[in-house]
Amino acid sequence: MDEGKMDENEWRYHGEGNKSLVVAHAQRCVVLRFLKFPPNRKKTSEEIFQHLQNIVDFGKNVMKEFLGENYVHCGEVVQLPLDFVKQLCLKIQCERPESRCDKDLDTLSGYALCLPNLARLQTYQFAERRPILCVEIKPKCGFIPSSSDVTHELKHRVCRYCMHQHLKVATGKWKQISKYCPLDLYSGNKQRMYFALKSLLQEAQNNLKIFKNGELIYGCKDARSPMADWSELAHHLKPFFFPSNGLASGPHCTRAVIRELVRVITRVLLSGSDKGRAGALRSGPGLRGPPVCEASPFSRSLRCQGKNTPERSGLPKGCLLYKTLQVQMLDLLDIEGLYPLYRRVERYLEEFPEERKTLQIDGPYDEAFYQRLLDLSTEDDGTVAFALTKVQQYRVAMTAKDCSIMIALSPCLQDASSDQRPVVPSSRSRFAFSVSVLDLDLKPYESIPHQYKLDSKIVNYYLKTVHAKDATVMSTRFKESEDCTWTLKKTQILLERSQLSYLVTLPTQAVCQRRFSSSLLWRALSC
Ligand SMILES: O=P(O)(O)O[C@@H]1[C@@H](OP(=O)(O)O)[C@H](OP(=O)(O)O)[C@H](O)[C@H](OP(=O)(O)O)[C@H]1OP(=O)(O)O
Ligand SMILES: Nc1ncnc2c1ncn2[C@@H]1O[C@H](COP(=O)(O)OP(=O)(O)OP(=O)(O)O)[C@@H](O)[C@H]1O
Repeated sequence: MDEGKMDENEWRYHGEGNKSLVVAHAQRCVVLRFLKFPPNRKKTSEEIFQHLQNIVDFGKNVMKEFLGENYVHCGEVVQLPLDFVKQLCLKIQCERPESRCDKDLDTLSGYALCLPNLARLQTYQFAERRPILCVEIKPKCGFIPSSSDVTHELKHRVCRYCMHQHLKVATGKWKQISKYCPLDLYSGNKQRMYFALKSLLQEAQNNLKIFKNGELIYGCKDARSPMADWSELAHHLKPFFFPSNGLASGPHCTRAVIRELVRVITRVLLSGSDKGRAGALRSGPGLRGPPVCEASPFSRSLRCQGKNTPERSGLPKGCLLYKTLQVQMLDLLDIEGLYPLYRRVERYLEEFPEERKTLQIDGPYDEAFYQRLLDLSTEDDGTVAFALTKVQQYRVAMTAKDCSIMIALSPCLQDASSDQRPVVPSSRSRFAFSVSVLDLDLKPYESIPHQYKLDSKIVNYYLKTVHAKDATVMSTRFKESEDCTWTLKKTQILLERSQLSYLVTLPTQAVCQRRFSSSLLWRALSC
């Protein structure tokens, strides 16, 4: 990229999150990622450069090691003409979702990250001529904590995502509770994964986006976004999945296309042999939480059918979901166990502020930083060193809990070889694909107190509303069962007295069946 000759008209708005904004080049497969800040937050150019350089170093020295070379794209820091950045900022302003405008793009430093456009495969140089479909998933935390520091027993049964949904809907962030549960996606069980992906398609929130030839065609920006339209999505996807046949339109076609998409994405998510050192992080079996979240509608429906809970994760070890989960599990103590250790580091820093650099709180994120993350011991010897290791592991785990996975699919021509890219078949076509991770910015040390407060807010809200409601339902059922016992006894007495009263009390069978098996009832009725 020639930073000297930048023209804002060659770039268009691509997307943004809470901390950065991305613009894509119209022809070349590159994006520029700018940092965003609240309007009154002034950072020096040097600080911004260092922040971006830290992102690159963390990607190179830590995330590439854990997740594997092919999945992580670190990019490079570039310095751009300030005039270009200002014009670009003006040009894209109208395309930004209102809910993201509480922060401004940094136009003062001139620094940004230049990265491959992951929505258009990895051909860094020029846009592919073949059409490209890209699915971005933000899977969030895929395990339930088993740490003994957890104070609410509920946290051992319901995952954070499912609990957080209720708070998000209550605060108006999203309109309705999603049926998606990260534990289903990370299960490695195809049925559960299909369910998770379909749930994401029904209620995308900020967990799913679909791009066609680099343009966003599916996904919602905020609670005000219109309802997801599957038939419109199917219309976009049909040429990819049913290229040469005249599959009729209508609900049948929509379902067929969505099914194909879900199947292909599942296969891609389960594929992969890329080397990475996440295996070094595998925690002992005693440290793993339950395989299902009680709030997931999938596991609930299994329970209702009287089926056992599904088996533990069958994710293949080479796949990106597996590696991401291993990194997430660096959070061994849960925020409740971590917070006192954070306080220990804080007290030390209050006494010796100059030590912040030696402790590598703000970098450099180098090989030494990476090596210390591999110490998975949980025996607290009371030292600052132990506390620091756990704090840094927690930050890395939180980063993996908030990253996104990009899957790019490009149809293969009939007989053509896939120029060495892996290929995934669908029922009527084949796709060359690539999988990458994005948003691997290390979470700041300063966010730990916020995490601590948020965790308790999420759990308390869930306990107060959903759990309390469930408890009411349970106690109503208990009362019903007591009533039922009483009614059953009454039925027996009546039956003993007269054949006629049998007819009178027969409707109570419906009530009784909730709690008593029909054979028990039959015995009662026939005695
Ligand atoms: O805390 P969470 O789980 O709500 O995650 C935040 C995300 O919300 P989500 O739940 O995905 O809708 C949040 O996403 P949105 O801005 O809501 O799209 C950010 O990713 C935030 O990270 P950061 O503070 O920008 O580094 C995320 O904060 P971190 O907790 O990862 O720091
Ligand atoms: N290299 C890339 N190629 C293509 N699209 C990208 C790339 N990097 C980011 N994006 C797009 O830009 C969006 C915002 O980027 P990103 O997730 O990094 O922002 P963020 O502010 O750091 O996120 P968060 O809200 O999680 O903190 C992504 O959701 C994705 O759609």
